[in-house]
Amino acid sequence: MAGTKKLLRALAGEVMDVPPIWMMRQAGRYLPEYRATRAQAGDFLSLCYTPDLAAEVTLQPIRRFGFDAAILFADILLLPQALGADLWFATGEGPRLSTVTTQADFAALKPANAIHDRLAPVYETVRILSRELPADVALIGFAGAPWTVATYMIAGRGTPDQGPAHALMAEDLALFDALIDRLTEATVDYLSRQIEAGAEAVKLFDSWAGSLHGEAFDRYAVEPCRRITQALKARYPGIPVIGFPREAGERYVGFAKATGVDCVALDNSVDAAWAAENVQVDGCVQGNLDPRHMVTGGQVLIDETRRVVEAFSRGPHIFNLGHGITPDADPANVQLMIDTVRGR
Ligand SMILES: Cc1c2[nH]c(c1CCC(=O)O)Cc1[nH]c(c(CCC(=O)O)c1C)Cc1[nH]c(c(CCC(=O)O)c1C)Cc1[nH]c(c(C)c1CCC(=O)O)C2
Repeated sequence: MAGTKKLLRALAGEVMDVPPIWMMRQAGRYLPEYRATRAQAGDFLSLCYTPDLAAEVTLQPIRRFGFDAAILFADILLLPQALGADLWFATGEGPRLSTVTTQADFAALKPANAIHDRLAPVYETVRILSRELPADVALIGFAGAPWTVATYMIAGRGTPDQGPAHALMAEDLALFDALIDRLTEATVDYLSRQIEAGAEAVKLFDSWAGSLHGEAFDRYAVEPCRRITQALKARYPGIPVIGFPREAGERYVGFAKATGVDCVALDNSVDAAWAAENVQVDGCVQGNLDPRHMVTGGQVLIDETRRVVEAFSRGPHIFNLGHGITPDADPANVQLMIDTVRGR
């Protein structure tokens, strides 16, 4: 059923001599062709909502590097916008949103099933990609995990420690839980439409899972991911799900079993040899080269790439960075990483 696409074979548990490879934020500002298309779109959100241009930037890194997978070009914050939050990107400062901190703010949000008009251009991007991608390249859809998306909705911006979200959890647990439930439900609907439009695997980005500890990790990182995975697999049997509880540390252990995801994406703070022994035992893992090597390059990049490939070589593995590539990266270093993984 996984066919011949390497990414889908790895997600189905196959061990390969050369792992499939793609890169988080592979369509991004480090590429001159991305910057040109973004300028054509005018701004980041217009790029996300213009299907032809969003498909174009998704395809750019495939053409340039021949990655084994493409990830839909969109953003995790489009979902809160579709639920009714205001969203804008302050140049050089990252995202800004209207906040959800009171019952009245929550009551103003739309129901989960009312998101699709706003998100229709995203589904159209997926349809274009599923027609235009080379036959051996898999298409990954994605969404933010409920906790991570909630941290942005509560604070109205990115925060170093997710303080406002932790504060709301402490002050009004019913409201916090209602927001997580709404996001969980909306994420199932959003990813379902991506799958129907042609996404062949989906990834849940829980970028701020690392600030959840103890029971809170179970309740807000594990449980929403488990619910979303279970609902998707009930609707689309066999759809592979990648979970990315970034900076989960020791909580990566058992995450796949507890949630039902097919693959756990590892950030670069965990040692690959440790993760092979403790996480890959349960199935496919993705990761986890430090993105800074895409800036610094050289023999260290080659050595570290080989170390990651070797550490995960005895189980199913998708080669990737431990987090997104940064705008100051050198595309030549990306090529060097790919050549090293593919043994050239
Ligand atoms: C937290 C988060 C966001 N967005 C995302 C996350 C989770 C992953 C992570 O931890 O990085 C996920 C995301 N964002 C983007 C994608 C597209 C697919 C990909 O190439 O990986 C994906 C999967 C495009 C983007 N999303 C954004 C850009 C840069 C926008 C630009 O072109 O100016 C891209 C290519 C903007 C964005 N979007 C977000 C932030 C905080 C920012 C600003 C930071 C920055 O500028 O890099 C929210």
